[in-house]
Amino acid sequence: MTNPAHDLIDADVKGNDVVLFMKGTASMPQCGFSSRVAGVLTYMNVPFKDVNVLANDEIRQGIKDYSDWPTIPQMYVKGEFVGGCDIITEMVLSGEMDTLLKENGVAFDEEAASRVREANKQD
Ligand SMILES: N[C@@H](CCC(=O)N[C@@H](CS)C(=O)NCC(=O)O)C(=O)O
Repeated sequence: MTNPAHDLIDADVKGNDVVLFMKGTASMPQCGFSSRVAGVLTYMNVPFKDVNVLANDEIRQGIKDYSDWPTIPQMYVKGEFVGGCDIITEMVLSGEMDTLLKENGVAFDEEAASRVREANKQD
């Protein structure tokens, strides 16, 4: 049986290096978690496709089934699920996100990523 939502999600995930399924858009997020992730990726100059799940209930449910992850936002890099807001925040602050992006050939602003880490240092 075909599943149009699954096919649309699959095309976005496989057709873009970085995809963020979020509530709202990168320029107008409609949830704090989505806003946080879109904001840090934008600040780091990571090119990504934003998919607004609030525009389509089937995508909103479909992305949870696709990843087997219950919440939004959800980030994918080169077809692989990376995580939601908590995981992405942790990866940015630890430098793991830099490594993942570099390993996957995704260009971004490394100095901006360092600034994020510097600004969030806790001693
Ligand atoms: N701890 C989560 C926070 C995200 C979250 O709790 N999202 C909720 C509220 S925006 C959600 O997607 N709920 C299901 C829904 O609204 O469809 C993360 O790390 O991403």
